[in-house]
Amino acid sequence: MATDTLHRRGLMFILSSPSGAGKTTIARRLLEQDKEIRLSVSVTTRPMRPGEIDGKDYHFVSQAEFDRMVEEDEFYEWAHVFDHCYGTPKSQIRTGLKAGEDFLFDIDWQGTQQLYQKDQQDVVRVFLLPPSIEELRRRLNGRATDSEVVIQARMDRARAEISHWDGYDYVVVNDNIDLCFDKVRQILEAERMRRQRQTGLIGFVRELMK
Ligand SMILES: Nc1ncnc2c1ncn2[C@@H]1O[C@H](COP(=O)(O)OP(=O)(O)OP(=O)(O)O)[C@@H](O)[C@H]1O
Ligand SMILES: Nc1nc2c(ncn2[C@@H]2O[C@H](COP(=O)(O)O)[C@@H](O)[C@H]2O)c(=O)[nH]1
Repeated sequence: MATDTLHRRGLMFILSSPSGAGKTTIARRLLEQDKEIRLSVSVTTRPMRPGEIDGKDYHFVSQAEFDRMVEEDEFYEWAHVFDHCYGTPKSQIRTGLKAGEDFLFDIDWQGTQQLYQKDQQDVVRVFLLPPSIEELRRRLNGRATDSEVVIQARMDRARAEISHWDGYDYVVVNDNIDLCFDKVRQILEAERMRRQRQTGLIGFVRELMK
């Protein structure tokens, strides 16, 4: 029996979607209700939105600082998204994953691919779809955090983002927020029940088989 199955391995639980489909909303609710999962706080060069907190929602940095971090290989993955740079810093998750902690990633498909290539066994990829393109625009407008130019750029990119839907393990339509949240939570719970995620399972099974 492989020795690594004796230790619980942390999950890398990824939520992706076209911009505005609702992944941040679902992620926040999950983090509130599930104390066993932590957010991987990304680094970004985009300006802070009203209500966002530096260090909690993102680490907001200058382009020069982001470039330095790339140069010094401080990212698990990073990508250009909507004219800005976004990246997952290695520092916070490296130790946590080793210790068996679960991490939530709100990242795009480019980041998802990079994480999956590095660690297929521990990555769970969930993609959220909006119920319609019209509703996606309504949500971006309703959020009222971005200019019309920024919203249009995100809408222009939505179809391209959606085209990556088949690169995910699970796809959930975010129509009703409560139903969508329940489904995402069920996926997380089911993935936690996998053999290699359960601390002490092997010992327990051995006892049963004595
Ligand atoms: N099921 C839903 N029904 C109605 N409104 C929703 C639903 N889910 C999210 N919203 C609203 O849609 C807006 C966009 O949601 P959110 O910011 O979570 O999207 P996002 O996918 O994280 O976008 P981005 O990629 O730009 O960060 C928010 O105002 C949010 O309250
Ligand atoms: N590849 C990565 N993508 C990321 C990361 N952090 C966020 N994102 C994605 O960027 C867009 C835009 O986000 P917004 O907060 O400006 O609306 C969205 O799809 C995020 O999921 C990251 O570290 N790496």
